[in-house]
Amino acid sequence: MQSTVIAPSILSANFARLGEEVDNVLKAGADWVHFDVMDNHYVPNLTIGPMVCEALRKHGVTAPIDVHLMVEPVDRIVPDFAKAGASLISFHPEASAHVHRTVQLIKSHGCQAGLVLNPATPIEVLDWVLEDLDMVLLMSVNPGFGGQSFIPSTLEKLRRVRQMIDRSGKPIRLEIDGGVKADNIAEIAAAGADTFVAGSAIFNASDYAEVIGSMKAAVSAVRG
Ligand SMILES: O=C(CO)[C@H](O)[C@H](O)COP(=O)(O)O
Ligand SMILES: [Co+2]
Repeated sequence: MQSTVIAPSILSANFARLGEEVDNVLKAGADWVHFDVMDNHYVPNLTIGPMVCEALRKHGVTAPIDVHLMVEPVDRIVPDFAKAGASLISFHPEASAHVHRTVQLIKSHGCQAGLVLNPATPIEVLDWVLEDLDMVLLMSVNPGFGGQSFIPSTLEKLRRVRQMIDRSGKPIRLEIDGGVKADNIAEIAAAGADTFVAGSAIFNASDYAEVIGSMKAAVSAVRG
């Protein structure tokens, strides 16, 4: 079983104090940094790129940086993120002409590779590529914005992808992203997630350690 990971999405951080915000969530118990890259083309929003990832590394961040690319086309930005210090790079199959090739491209640059499924993307997209992946990311909101509500049908999707991963026998993480809160994380963990992105629930809280602590407690009551 994969260890539990809490990955705050810096989309909801105060960008004017980004280094300090990242230090504070890591000190508060976060495991990874979730880094949302939006291009105003694949999704209707525009955020941050490799220079900001590199700046976080130069600032002293050593935790894994989990880059979620909402960018089309995806391939040409992969080497830049690897060079900037990304640990994992995940992308949406709709944004790649050749999904298997993009997975190999990410790995050839020394990063772990993840595939991201939107709420309406069928899980069959995993059929011929699952065993090449380090992580499957299920979106529980439509990508583009933080602060949206968790889409309940994602729970059944999590259960089905959990079965696919277990059947593969490979150490593939199952990440969930969108609308994750302290009061729904237990049912999300019970459905099979091991890696939890939370943006607004963490960065909008006054005490990061308290919310991350309650998320971890709720997950460990389910996963042990
Ligand atoms: O990828 C994303 C949006 O496209 C974000 O990671 C996600 O929305 C996190 O924010 P919140 O926890 O507030 O829903
Ligand atoms: Co994300």
